[in-house]
Amino acid sequence: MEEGTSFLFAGVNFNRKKFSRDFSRFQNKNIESEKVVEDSSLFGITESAMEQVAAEEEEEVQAVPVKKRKRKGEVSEGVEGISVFKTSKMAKAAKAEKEKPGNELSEQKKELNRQLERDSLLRKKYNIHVNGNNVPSPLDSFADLTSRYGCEPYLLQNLAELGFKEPTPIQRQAIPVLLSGRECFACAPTGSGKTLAFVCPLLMKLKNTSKDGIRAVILCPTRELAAQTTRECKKMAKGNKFYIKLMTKDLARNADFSKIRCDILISTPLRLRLAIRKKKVDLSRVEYLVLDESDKLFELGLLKQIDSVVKACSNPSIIRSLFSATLPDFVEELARTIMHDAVRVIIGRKNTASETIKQKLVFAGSEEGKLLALRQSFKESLNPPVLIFVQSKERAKELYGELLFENIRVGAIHSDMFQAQRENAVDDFRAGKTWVLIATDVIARGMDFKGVNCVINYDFPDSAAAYIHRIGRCGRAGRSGEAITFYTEEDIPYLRNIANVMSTSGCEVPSWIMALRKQKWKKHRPRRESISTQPKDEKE
Ligand SMILES: Nc1ncnc2c1ncn2[C@@H]1O[C@H](COP(=O)(O)OP(=O)(O)OP(=O)(O)O)[C@@H](O)[C@H]1O
Repeated sequence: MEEGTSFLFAGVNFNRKKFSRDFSRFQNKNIESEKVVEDSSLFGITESAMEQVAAEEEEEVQAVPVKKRKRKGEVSEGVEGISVFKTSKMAKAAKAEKEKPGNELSEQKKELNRQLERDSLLRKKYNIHVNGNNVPSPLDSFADLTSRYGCEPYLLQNLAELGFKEPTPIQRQAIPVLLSGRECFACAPTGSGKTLAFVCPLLMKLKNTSKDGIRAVILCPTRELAAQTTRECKKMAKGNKFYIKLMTKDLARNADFSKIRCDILISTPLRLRLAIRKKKVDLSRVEYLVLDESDKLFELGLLKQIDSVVKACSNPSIIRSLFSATLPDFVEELARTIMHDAVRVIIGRKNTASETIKQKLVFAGSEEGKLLALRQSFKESLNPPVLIFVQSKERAKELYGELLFENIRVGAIHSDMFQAQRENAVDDFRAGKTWVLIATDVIARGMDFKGVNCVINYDFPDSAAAYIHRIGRCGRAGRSGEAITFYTEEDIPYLRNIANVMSTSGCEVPSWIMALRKQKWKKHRPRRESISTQPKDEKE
């Protein structure tokens, strides 16, 4: 590939000779997109075009029902009745059968049929939907990791120690996909165990530590999430000497990775790009690249950084995977340009909220009304831990100031704080030292606060995806949770988008809201009056 062009949009980084058959299948389709890359400036398409696509995708996130898409060259192995028997596995079996002499109606074929039926039933039971060729069977239990993939005892022991008795639906399907050496797009609700779904196959495939340098990279959109993923990864690797490193600011700026043992590197895109630019990190041997919260990573602000990481991971047999609770089509389409023969795994419906969360919309009238409603609800029933989301760091500071003297143990986290302060805020909340944490969207994604009972959207979220991730901080791992969203007059045009998410996940929504016109929104962050109970004239 030519210097300077974007990896993400080029779609040419696979070995055309080796995969000539596959390539010819996609060739016609790719002519257009490759042309765009050659003609283009940034990443093959203009930023305004990207914004347009992103806006359209926002629309799609909340569309109900979710469109069923069938991609060219893909065979659905979903669970729609007998269609499962029309898969390519079956076609192959039928062909093999024809070629067999006489009456040897192969046990092999019968067994394959039985296996397909078992797969189909298991997928139906766990609401697993797949697209792709020859999708590996889902896991029946964690014991399958040993019987089918020779999993080492340390890993099963760690699962048991963590109290994980059964794989979650996403783990049932995504783990075998990655263990079979296939690339993967995975979309499953918040709190449904996606982290283990990519960490477990990484550890199994890498087997042991090696001196070959970095062999796996996990990218997360925020530092907090990267730190949390590193901790989870280390917990799972306990008992096997892997070198698992979190890319800190100091490492990104000063470390020479050729002198550091590191098997798995976990980083934000920004920090990894910094290290790549300094030429202190060699990613050419990376075998696994995971993009967690992938739709966030593919947003405009991070795209350039992702692009340079993808480019630096130049191993031609690299396995890439994308995980998120929200996976708009434009992300899949971008990602498809760099992925080969990927399997798509969707749990339940794409882009929906967890069904264990009770969701409520509350009209607060005005900014002052919000503060009164919040105080009232705390007075009536404060059920900590509670997370409150606001739309900006300024508003986080203001609300913190308002609640500080109310006999409530309150903390705040936003991007104006030093890293150590941010970590303390999260740790205090986790440890129960603070009951209420006021946050911006900096912790809306991926953060696993196990016991959060209630999420309050003090400020209306700026997109349906943001709503899904914010409220997904409660109701995790099968627990129940409550989400309350305040709205004012200026949010009403955007209510319908949230209402759709609510109704898809089984919550009741007033009919007048469902009758509102669907709004194509870009980021909805209106200017709001400052948060204060001081009368206006006193402020002046
Ligand atoms: N098999 C399992 N059985 C029980 N609990 C599990 C299992 N796998 C993961 N968990 C727990 O479920 C919780 C949520 O997992 P995780 O953080 O991976 O969710 P997620 O799907 O990545 O969520 P998000 O979309 O918000 O990032 C964690 O506390 C994790 O320890």
